[in-house]
Amino acid sequence: MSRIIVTASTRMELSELLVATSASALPGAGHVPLHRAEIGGTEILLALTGIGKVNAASAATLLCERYTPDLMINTGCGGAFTGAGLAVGDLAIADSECLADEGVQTPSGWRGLDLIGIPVYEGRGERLFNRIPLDREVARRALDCATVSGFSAIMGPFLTVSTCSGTAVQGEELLRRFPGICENMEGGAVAQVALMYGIPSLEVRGISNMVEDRDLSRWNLKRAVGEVQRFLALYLEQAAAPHPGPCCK
Ligand SMILES: O=C(O)c1cccc(C(=O)CC[C@H]2O[C@@H](n3cnc4c(=O)[nH]cnc43)[C@H](O)[C@@H]2O)c1
Repeated sequence: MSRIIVTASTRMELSELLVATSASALPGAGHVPLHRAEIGGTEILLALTGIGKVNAASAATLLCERYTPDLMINTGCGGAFTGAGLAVGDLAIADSECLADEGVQTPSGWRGLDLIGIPVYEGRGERLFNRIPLDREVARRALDCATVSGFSAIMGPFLTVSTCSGTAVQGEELLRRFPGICENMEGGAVAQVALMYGIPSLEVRGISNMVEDRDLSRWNLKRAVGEVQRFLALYLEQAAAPHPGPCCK
């Protein structure tokens, strides 16, 4: 039986998927609250990681070790960078992730881990400093699936940060470091762990806010998590079907 694991940092980012897949609690995953569903002979595990890179990496490691999934999907909400073509309620699909605040603050500005010369990952002929590649084919198929299903979605590079950017100036600073369409706090960690285990991974987020001067009245978490879970319910149905639909061809 093939197995897909979906991770999110908070309960609200999984709650609609739990209902849509009729998932039931699965004990035995240590500190990671886990639910299990089955769609067309594929096992779907839905895991709550907690916020931030440490929680996400710890949960992803436990899940890869214990359940060896065929695909890891990281989901939730995220902030869109101005000019990326995204609005609140849209979907963002990652073609790569980036640990965007791991580096060095020098007198002449911020520099990435390449300045230190110590990669976060070394293997399979690659030395990765900040940028973590994701499976582009899986991402492209997810984008096609979203687009044909009527979602407003864009694919591009994601940035993972420890400090949520609450100013437009900080957003501009991050974009000077790396290209990006969407900011979040867990994706780079899940992508790095999946890469270490050789497991393909996909990251899809609903846009809850723009990366701008913090104004919670302009955020819409409910809409963002609603849209992305509605999409993932459809994606999982197609990915798990005995004769995979357009998401998976
Ligand atoms: O600033 C607040 O008061 C506030 C209230 C509710 C939620 C938040 C979040 O920052 C949610 C963090 C959560 O969602 C992801 N996320 C969503 N938007 C962003 C963002 O602009 N930058 C970074 N992360 C974001 C993140 O992955 C967390 O899991 C704040």
